[in-house]
Order: sequence, then structure tokens, then C-alpha cells
Amino acid sequence: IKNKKKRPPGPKGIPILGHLLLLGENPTQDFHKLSLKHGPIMYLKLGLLPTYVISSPESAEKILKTYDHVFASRPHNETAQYISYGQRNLIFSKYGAYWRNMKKLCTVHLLSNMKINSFRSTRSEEIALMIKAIKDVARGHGRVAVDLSAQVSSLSANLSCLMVFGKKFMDEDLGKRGFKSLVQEVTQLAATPNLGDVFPFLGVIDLQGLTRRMKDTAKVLDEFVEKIIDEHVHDVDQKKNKDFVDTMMAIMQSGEAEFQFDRRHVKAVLLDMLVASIDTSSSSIEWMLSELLKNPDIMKKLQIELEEVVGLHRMVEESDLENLKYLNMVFKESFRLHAAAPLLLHEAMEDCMVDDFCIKKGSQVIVNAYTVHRDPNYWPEADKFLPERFLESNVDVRGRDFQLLPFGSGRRSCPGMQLALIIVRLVVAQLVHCFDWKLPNDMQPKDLDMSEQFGIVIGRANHLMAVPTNRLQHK
Ligand code: HEM
Repeated sequence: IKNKKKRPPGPKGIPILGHLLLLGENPTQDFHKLSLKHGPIMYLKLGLLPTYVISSPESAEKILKTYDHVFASRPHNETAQYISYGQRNLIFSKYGAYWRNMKKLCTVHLLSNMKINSFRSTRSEEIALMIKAIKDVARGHGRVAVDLSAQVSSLSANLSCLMVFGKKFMDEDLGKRGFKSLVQEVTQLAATPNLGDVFPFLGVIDLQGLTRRMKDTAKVLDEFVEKIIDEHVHDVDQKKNKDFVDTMMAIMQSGEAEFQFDRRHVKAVLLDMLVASIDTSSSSIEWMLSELLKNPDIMKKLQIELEEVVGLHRMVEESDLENLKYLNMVFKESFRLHAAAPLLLHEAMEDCMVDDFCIKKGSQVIVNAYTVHRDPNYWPEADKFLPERFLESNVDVRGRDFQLLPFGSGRRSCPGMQLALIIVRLVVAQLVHCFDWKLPNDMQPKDLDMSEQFGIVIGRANHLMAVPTNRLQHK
């Protein structure tokens, strides 16, 4: 009984608001600083919502493995409801039979190795288009800078749209607001702390206007997806390569899903796939390129590996990836320092003792991968970018090693990891192989700004600009 009452340490809060005022523009960093003071299991009260912040590999293992069955649910997200057709998607769905069925369906039919491989030539064509556009800039003989952030974000959106909808969308599509900005608005709104989540009685009042904005955005997106589904229903048999809309509609029409599965479920999952894939992949690529520009010796070493494995007469292919060992090390180190979604949001489905502390049913449990990835017991000189630390180590990003969790671990871990591993490594390898890069205006690598912009995905605060010169010896 005594243990059941024991609460983890945490800062002193104030009545009603609890610890809300301790969180500023970048909650990941705020949690990080607080946990250095209060320990790996820290208690905070965000408004009325009891929250436990988990910050060490050992305590993360307890949450995501030992007691995964208790912590596999998601906390309520007032804003996100409206884009998920009443929690019919995966990301924000509560744990239960529906989520289990839907996750299985997505893993088997949308994100399997076979399905991912069926889009191999699409990836290759789209990446080649980006490289061609950069080559045109590189004709300026080392004088003109490329907006790498814009290039990569557009590539990532195109890759996701082709896979999900079977076609690309331009900025001018979807009326005045533009397709990409609309998808970005969804992630932005879902990430903005909503008072309705921490003071449930404020949910209906919508003081911040977030719900209203999300409803508006959701309506436009819904009309857009409806139109795409209709187009697919009309010419379903004409394509060899089935995109996600074809696949989901076929499952719906066949009735093979063992749970209720109608058009709302199809739309919820399609939007899930877009929202979960576009910014995570592009930010990860941006951060990896930023680190390479900041560390020219590491960039050079990677180029030497590419020269040895691929040669200077052709571009990188997906089949090369398994032979690029140093690329893999650079990739792990970049995901360690710049996990795209470092706050893993979970909810306790029952009371649970973790170490000496009782985590109460209904509480929010946040695993902060940002702090876990900097634990000095596992990561000496944790703030430095040192890919060589993986030289003699088997530590991997797949969720087996709790000191490195960029894709989470356990039941709620990322089902798109395999696809992300391919896209991020391939795009970075291609850019580094095809071009030499330097920072614009004689900027020194050490001066490159690495500020973060907080959101569901942590991106760069400023666009990454760099000057390319051609490297390959073919036209
Ligand atoms: C570099 C790219 C990516 C990163 C870093 C990433 C990371 C993550 C993380 C950290 C989670 C939450 C894990 C947790 O709560 O414990 C997650 C969930 C998820 N990811 Fe990814 N992801 C990436 C790409 C993708 C892609 C390409 C897709 C699909 C096309 C995808 C689909 C999802 C979905 C559907 C979920 C929700 C799973 C659930 O709640 O059951 N992700 N991802």
C-alpha cells in the first residue's frame, strides 16, 4: 500500500496549471533539462493530466518491453480526432482489438517488404529527377546554393503521394492552400499543445481555436481523398502496380477484413500514412546532411566508401545499401542525435509499478528518446557526432536496443521503419555520391546553425542551403 502511493520525483508545481508553465517552445528540451535534475522517471502534472517522463534506457525498456501490454495505448489528442475519423487511424488510436486488426492489416498489406519493393522503381525515378534538378544548379560551377530542405521535403511528399495515391500533387493542387501546406498544417495542429487535452472540460470551448482549424482542414482533406478514391474506383484494373488506395479499397470490397471496415477506415489510414511518412523522412534526411556538412571529414569518408562500393560511373542503387557499412554508422549516429519524433506518447491502461513507483491508470507516459540517446552511461561524449562509435557495436535502431529508439519499440513502434531505412539512406547516399557540397557564402562548417523547430516531428528551424558541384564521371 505504501509503495502504491509512492510518486516519482519531479519539480514543484503550482495549483491548477501544475507544471505547464515549465514547458516552453521546445518541450523535448524542457523535459530533458528537468529530467537531468529529477531522474529517469519523473512526475509532472500538465494541467489535470498526470504525466510520467521516462529518460533512461533501463526505464524505457520497462515501459516499452516489460510492461508494453500496460502502456501500449495513446493519450487523448483533442485536435487529432478530427483528422482520424474518430480514431479510426493507427497513430492516435487507443490500444484494443481495432488497433490490433488495423496494425496487422497495414503491416501485411501496405508496409510489407513485397509492397515496399514494388515501389523501388518509383523511388529511383523520383530521386533521379531531384538529382537532375540539382545538376542544373551545379552547372553554376560552385557558386549557386540549393535549398536542400525544400528539395528533400518535396521529394519525400512526392514519394509518399505516389505510394499512397498513385500520383504526385503540386503546391497549387487543393485550391489556394496547396497540398503540402495542408498536410503540414495537420501535423502542426496535432503537435500544438491543446488545453482541451490537459483540462478536458475546456475541450468543447476550444479556447485556442485549434479544433475549429483542424475541422476546417479535415473537411478540405476529406473532400480531396474522397475524390481520389472515386477516381480509383473507376479505373481500378488498369494499373499493374497497386497503390495504397487500390489495396485498401480491394480489401474493403472483398470483405476479407475481420472487422468493420468502410470508407472512413480507408481514409483514416491513407491520411495516417501521409502524415506519418512525409516529414519524418525528410527531417531525418535534412539532419543527416546537416551533420555531414558540419563534419567535412565524415562526409569525405562516406564519399570514399561510395567510390569504392559504387564507383564514380553510376548512381547509387538500393541493392548497394547493404554494402555501405559506413553509411549505416552515419545513419545511426544521426538518428541518435536527431530522432525525428523523440517524444513517444503512451498511456497507462492500468496501475503499474515501475521500479519503486506506481504509474496510475489513465496517466500519460512520455518516453523522451532525446535524453535516452544522450545517456552518458551508454554514449560517451554524447553531444558529439561520432559515427565511429558504432564500429565495434551491434547496437541498432530497430527497437531491440533501448539506448537507441528513433522508431520506438514494442507494440506501438513504427510500422514504416523498413521503408524509412531505405528512403533515408538512399537519398543521403545519392546526394553525397553525385555531388561535392560546401556551405554558401564561405560559411565555416562549425557555424552551421543546427537550431530545432519543435513539432510532432523535430525539423530544422532554418532551411539547409548548400552549394553543389558535380562529382560523377558521366553525363
Ligand atoms: C525516418 C522516418 C520515420 C521515423 C523516425 C519514424 C518514427 C516513428 C516513431 C518514433 C513512432 C512512435 C513509436 C512509439 O510511440 O513508440 C512512429 C509511429 C508510426 N509510424 Fe513512423 N517513423 C518514420 C517513418 C514512417 C513511415 C515511412 C511510415 C509509413 C509509411 C510510418 C508510419 C507510422 C505509423 C502508422 C505509426 C503509428 C504506429 C502506432 O501507433 O501503432 N512511419 N514512427
